[in-house]
Amino acid sequence: MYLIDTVGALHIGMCIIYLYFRSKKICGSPRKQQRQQKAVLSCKAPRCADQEGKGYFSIVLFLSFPSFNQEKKASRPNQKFYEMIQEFRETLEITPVSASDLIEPHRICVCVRKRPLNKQEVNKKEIDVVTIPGKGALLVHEPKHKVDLTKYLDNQVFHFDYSFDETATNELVYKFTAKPLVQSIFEGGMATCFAYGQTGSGKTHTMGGDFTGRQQNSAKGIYALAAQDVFTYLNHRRYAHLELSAYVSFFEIYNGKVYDLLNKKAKLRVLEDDRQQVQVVGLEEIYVSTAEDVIKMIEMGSACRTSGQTSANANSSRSHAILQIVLRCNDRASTLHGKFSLVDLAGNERGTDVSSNDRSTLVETAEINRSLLALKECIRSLGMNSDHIPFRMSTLTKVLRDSFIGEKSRTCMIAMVSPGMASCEYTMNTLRYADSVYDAISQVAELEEKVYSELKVEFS
Ligand SMILES: Nc1ncnc2c1ncn2[C@@H]1O[C@H](COP(=O)(O)OP(=O)(O)OP(=O)(O)O)[C@@H](O)[C@H]1O
Repeated sequence: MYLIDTVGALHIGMCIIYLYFRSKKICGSPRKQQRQQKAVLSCKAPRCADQEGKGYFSIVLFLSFPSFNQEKKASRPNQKFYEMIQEFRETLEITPVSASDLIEPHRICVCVRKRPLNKQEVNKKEIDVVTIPGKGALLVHEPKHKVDLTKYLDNQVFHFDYSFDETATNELVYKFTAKPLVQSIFEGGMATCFAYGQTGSGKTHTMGGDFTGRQQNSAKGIYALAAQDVFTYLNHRRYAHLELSAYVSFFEIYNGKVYDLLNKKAKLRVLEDDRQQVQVVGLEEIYVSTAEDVIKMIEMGSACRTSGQTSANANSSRSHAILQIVLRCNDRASTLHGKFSLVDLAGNERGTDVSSNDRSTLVETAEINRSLLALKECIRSLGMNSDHIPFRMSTLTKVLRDSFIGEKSRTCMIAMVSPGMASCEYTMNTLRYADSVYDAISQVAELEEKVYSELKVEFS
C-alpha cells in the first residue's frame, strides 16, 4: 500500500512539474498558474491546460495511481449501504413470480409492483433499497444510523398476495391481478382494480400502458388488456346468450369534483337517490364493439387528462382517473349487468405533504388524504363482510359504491413502489397502507378458514 501511494505521489509530482512548464508556455500570467496548481491539487483538470496536457494528466492518474482509482470507484453516494444491501441479497434465494405460477382466486387481492430504477436514478447512482425474493414477499432495506453514526440496515419484511419485481411486464401483472376479475362482471358482479402509490412509481404505466419517451402505448396497459378479455368473453358461447353490450366511461376526480374525460372535461354532479343509488349525472357512456374502440377512448381520455388548460388537468398525479367498462343487457332498459372500474389513483405523497402554506394545495392535500383513507376503510369493510361500508366519506368511494356492496364484488389493489433510496419514506408509506388492507382481509380469511374446518370436523 505504501509502495502504491509513493508511486502515486511521484506521478502527481511529475504532473505538477509537467503542467507548470506547459502552462508557463501557454497561459502566461502568474494568477492563472496559481489557479491551475490549485486545480491540480484538488484533482480537477486545469481549465486553461491544452487538450494534450489534460489527456496526459488523466491517463497518468488512471493507470498508475490505484488508490485514486479505487476512490473513484467508491464515489457512489452511500456506497457502504449499497454494499450492505448487496451482501444481504446474496444470502437470499430469489424466485420471482412467473407466468406459469398458479393463479389463486381472491375476493380481495393486494399486490405490490416495484418499478426499475429510471435513467435519472441510475445516473445519480441511486441505491435500490427494495428486494422481492419471491411470490408475495418484499423487503425494504431502510438505511439508518446509530447514535455513534455507525451505518446499519433496518430490513423490513412485508407479505402480499403477489409481489412483482422490476422485471415483471404489464402482461404478467395483469394476469395475476385484473384478469381474474373480468369473468366476475359476466357473472353479474362488480370488479375494481386500483393502482396506488407515490408519483412516478408506475401507476399510469401499469394501467394506461408503457411509455416510450412521452408516447404511451395504450394497448399494453391493464385498461386495454382487460378490454381485450371483455370482448373475448362477450363472444364466448358461455355468455353469448346473455345478449350483453359493452360501454365505456372515463372520468377524473379532482378536489372532490368529477370531470368527464370523454366529454371535454365537463364538470359533473354526483347525486344519490332514495334507493341509495349513486349517479354521476350526465356522464358519457360510449358504446364499444372492439378492444380497439376502447383503446381509442383511453387515448382520447388520457390526452384530455394531461393536456387541458384548467388546473384540474395541470397535474394528473393530483387526481384519480377512473375507466369503467360497463356491461348492459340488450333489453329496452339497458339494464346494468356488471361493471369493471379501473382506477389510477392520485399520488399518495400528496396526501401526506402538509408542508405547503398555499390554501389550494392544503385543500387538495386534505381531499386526497380523505379519499385514500375512505378507500382503505371501504376495502377493509368489504373484506371483513361488514354491514356498514363508509362510502359517503369521499367522492371517490361514493362513485365506486357499487364496487363495495354485493357478494359478487371483487377488488384488487396494486401498490406501486419506486426502488430508490430517496423514495424510501414514501415507499414505506405505500407499503404500510397496502399492508393494513392485506392484514384486515387475511385475518378474516383465517377466521373463515378456521370456522370452516371446525364445521367440517363436526359434520364428518
Ligand atoms: N415497471 C416499469 N418499467 C419501466 N418503466 C416504468 C415502470 N413503471 C414506471 N415506469 C416509468 O416511470 C415513469 C413514471 O411512471 P408513471 O407515469 O406511470 O408514474 P405514476 O405513478 O403514474 O405518476 P403520477 O402519479 O405522477 O401520474 C414513466 O416514465 C414510466 O414509463
